This record gives sequence, C-alpha cells and structure tokens, in this order.
Amino acid sequence: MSDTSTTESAAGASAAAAAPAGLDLNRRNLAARTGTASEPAPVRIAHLGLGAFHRAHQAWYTDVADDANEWGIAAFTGRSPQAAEEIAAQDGLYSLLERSVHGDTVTVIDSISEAVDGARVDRLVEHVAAPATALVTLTVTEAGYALDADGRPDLANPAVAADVEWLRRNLDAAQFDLAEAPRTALARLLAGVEARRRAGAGPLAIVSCDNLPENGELTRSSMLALAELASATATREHLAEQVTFVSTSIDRITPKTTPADVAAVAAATGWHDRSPVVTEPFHDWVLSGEFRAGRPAWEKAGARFVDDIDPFERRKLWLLNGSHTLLAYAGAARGHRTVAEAVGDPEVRSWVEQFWAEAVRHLPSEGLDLDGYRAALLDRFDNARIQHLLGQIGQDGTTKLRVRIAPVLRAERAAGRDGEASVRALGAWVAAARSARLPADRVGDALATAASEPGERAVVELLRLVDPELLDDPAVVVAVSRAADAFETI
Ligand SMILES: NC(=O)c1ccc[n+]([C@@H]2O[C@H](COP(=O)([O-])OP(=O)(O)OC[C@H]3O[C@@H](n4cnc5c(N)ncnc54)[C@H](O)[C@@H]3O)[C@@H](O)[C@H]2O)c1
Ligand SMILES: O=P(O)(O)OC[C@@H](O)[C@@H](O)[C@H](O)[C@H](O)CO
Repeated sequence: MSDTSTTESAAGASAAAAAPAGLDLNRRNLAARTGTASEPAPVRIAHLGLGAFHRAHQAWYTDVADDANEWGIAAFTGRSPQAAEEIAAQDGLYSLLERSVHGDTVTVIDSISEAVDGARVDRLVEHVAAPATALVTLTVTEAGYALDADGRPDLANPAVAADVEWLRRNLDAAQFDLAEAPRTALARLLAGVEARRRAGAGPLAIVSCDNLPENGELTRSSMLALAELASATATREHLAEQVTFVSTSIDRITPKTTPADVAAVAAATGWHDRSPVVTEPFHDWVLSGEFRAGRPAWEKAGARFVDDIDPFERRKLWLLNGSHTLLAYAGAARGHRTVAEAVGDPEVRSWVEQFWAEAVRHLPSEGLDLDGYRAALLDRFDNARIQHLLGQIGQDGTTKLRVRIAPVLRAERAAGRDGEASVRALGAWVAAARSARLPADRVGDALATAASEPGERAVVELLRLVDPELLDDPAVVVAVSRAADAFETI
C-alpha cells in the first residue's frame, strides 16, 4: 500500500494531502511523492481477466498482505487490450477508491507488476511455465468459461471449437503455433499448463474468482475435458496430478468505473489516473483448496481458508447475486436504474426479502449468521454512493439465472412450495426478453429466437436456455408466464 487520501464527506471534498492536480500516476512520480522507491514485485501470480473486480479484490488482498513485496501479479485482459494499455502506462499502478456512505478513501495499489493484453498468449504461457509462478487467478466472467448448460466446454461456440482444434494440433507438438493462438480463457491457460509440464516447473494452483458454484471444481473439470477433447494425454495427466483447483467465494461490490469516478480520484488525490476502480469498503474471500507452491498471506486482509466452501458459496451466490439478478430485471421493469434505487422501492424490497426467505430454507442454519448476512446486505445495497447499474448486473442473464435463481426455485418446488419470488425473477427476465429490453447476453441470438415463439412456447424456450430441468415441472412454465404477463403490464 503506497499512498492514501481520504475525503470525509459524501460531497467528495478533496483531502488536505492531495497532490497538485494532474500528476500522472506512475512509479517515478509515486516515489517522488512518497519518498520511497516503488519497484514492481517479482511475478509469482498470473491473472486472467484484468477487470475492475480483480483490482478491487485479489490485487487489493495481495497488496495488503505482509509479504506483498514477494508477490507480483502479471494480469492479462480477456478480450480488449484497453485496460492493459492504461495500466501498463501507469507501471501497473492504479487508485482504489473505497466509497462508504460517509466518504471516500483512495489508495494507490501496486501489486500488479505487469499488465498485458490477453492476446499475448506467448507471455501468458511464459509466466505460467515459470518456476517462480505459484498460482493463477481468474475473473473472466461466468460467460468467459464458455460452458454449455451441462457445464462442459460449449462446442457449439465457434471460439471453443476452434480452440479445441488448436489444442489438438499444438499440445503434443514440439512448439506451439502462437500466430493463431487460442481465444478462450481456459484453452489459453491449458497451453500454459502444458508449457509448465514441459519446463518441469512443479505444482500450480488455479483459483477461480468468478461467481459460479463450485468454481474450482468447474474449472478443473472443464480443463480436463478440453485436454481430453484435444487427446492430450500427458497434459491431462499433469493437470490431474500437479495442478490443484481452489474454490472460492468472492465478494466486493465493484461497479464499472465512470468518468465521474476518474474526476473524483483526481480531485481527491491530484493523481491523473486513467483507470481507477471504485468499490465498497466491505470485502470477503473464502477459499478452499491446496496451494502446493505457496501463496501470499491473504489472511492478513481477512481471507479465510475452509474445508467446506459449499455453504459460503451458496449463501453469497443466492442471497447477494440472486437478489441482484432479481433487481436487475424486476427493478428495471419498475423504472429503476441502480441497485440502491431499486431496493429503495418498498415493493421491490419486499420481493428481495421474499426471495431471501425462499433461499435461506435451503441453506444450513448453523455457522452462516443468515439474519446478520441479510441485514448487512440491505445496508450494502442501500449505499447509494455506489452507483451499481442494473443494466451491468443484468448482462449474460441466462448463465446467471441458471446458478442464482433456478436452484432456489427447484428446491422450493421439490419441497412442495410454489417458489413465488424465484418465479417472479424469471418472469421479469422473460418479460424483458419478450420486449427486447434485455441487456447484452452471450447467447443473445438464441434468446431472440426463443422470445419470438408464440405465447407460452416462448416461455418454454427461454427457460430451456436457463435450465432445461425447470421444464420437468409444467407448473413452473404456467407460473413464469403469469409473472411475465404481470411485468409486461407495468
Ligand atoms: N464486479 C463485481 O462486483 C464482482 C464481484 C464478485 C465477483 N465478480 C466476478 O468477476 C467477474 C468480472 O467482473 P469485473 O467487474 O471485473 O468485470 P469487468 O468487465 O471489469 O472485467 C471482466 C474481465 O474479464 C474479461 N472477459 C470478459 N469476457 C470474457 C470472455 N468471454 N473471455 C475471457 N475474458 C473475458 C474482460 O476482458 C475483463 O478483463 C464477474 O463476472 C464475476 O464473475 C465480480
Ligand atoms: O459480476 P457479475 O456480472 O457476475 O454479477 C453482477 C453482480 O451480482 C456482482 O458483481 C456482485 O456485485 C458481486 O458478486 C458482489 O461481490
């Protein structure tokens, strides 16, 4: 942690310690301002998905750890080079703005030693194969895993099919042909793992930090499946024996940065930072799995290591992310733009509470402090200084509904109840799909086709894209249709 400024009021008055406006954020200027040299730490972590969340969460935990100077991150973007270019121009530095209801605290984070365009698969392979590298973290979004509804590599996705062909041609070849390098995250990572096997660089931990249930196990089975599809026996064996997959429950609400956030950081600190990140003060990280090659002392920042992650994961995915998804469609249908606006609407708030009541019936009552968790969630959602757009949360809803809402609905139906609140979330999404109001979705074409079916047929086809098992219960289709009709009249 290198440089911190605090503003005391919600109005964002700048701190007394602010530097003169417009000083470019980079290591030279930081050293001049703090009087301490700021050298990048040696790379021991590779990261895929250099987005806002990685920088508010894993990079922050690493920055705060006691041994931060031993653990540098080489962070790769997933699709566009923009974030890598902006952060590389700042020598890996960026400002993290923690925004509470009372004011802002801005800290310069320096755990990213290298920011790289994800298209540089050569550089990723080099880092993953390096003996110094101990772990790889991922935040490539749920859709970035490119899996089908059964959790297998989605061969209907042309990028996955092309990558399987590339893996088939390259994993056993003497040298990788990187002129036509893989495009999907797990295929790129698999190439790195094979290079590590050849280098004899030892064990590696892969740590998924995406909002997916059993994210470690899902990453493991998907990478094994890719190796199998590519008939890469040696890579497959190495994955099974030398690579451990850590499951995580990750939590810190981090919206997309806006131009107003960039201006707020400049006003509070004087730094001209092209790529700051805004987040809430709350943070949580629960991990389960082995780090055979070591890890930073993340517990210093509050990370917890547990044997059984399942209850923590479900609590967070259902209560926080599930209600976010409900708000994204039901709140938007009532004209709201942000989470805080939507939960401030008593009707919508009651829908959230009703959904929570359904979800908690299927969570263990011991050790999770479910009442406290829900109360804290309401406080977090009510923080109107965090402008979390429903349109951002609602993207890629098909994948999100599958893991956040459908399991609660199925559990409620299995227990003989109607699952009204879960049905409402699906109904709001169906209504948005039928009136072409859905935010972007990776399977947008399939959604448009399904939504164009007549009457209840559209509901059937839309639900099939979310979770085909929902169709085993005809009453679900009827209930979701009714809920969708109700939203269409709002
Ligand atoms: N933002 C949050 O509050 C939050 C909290 C907990 C967990 N997460 C997890 O982190 C993920 C990323 O969130 P973010 O806020 O950083 O988003 P972001 O849009 O800022 O960054 C996403 C990153 O993933 C990459 N990416 C996107 N689609 C990809 C694809 N198809 N293949 C490979 N890479 C891809 C992007 O290039 C970018 O580097 C979320 O989807 C979620 O799973 C986010
Ligand atoms: O990041 P996504 O797109 O998976 O989901 C949107 C939000 O539900 C999510 O970002 C939460 O804010 C986050 O998971 C809180 O820790």
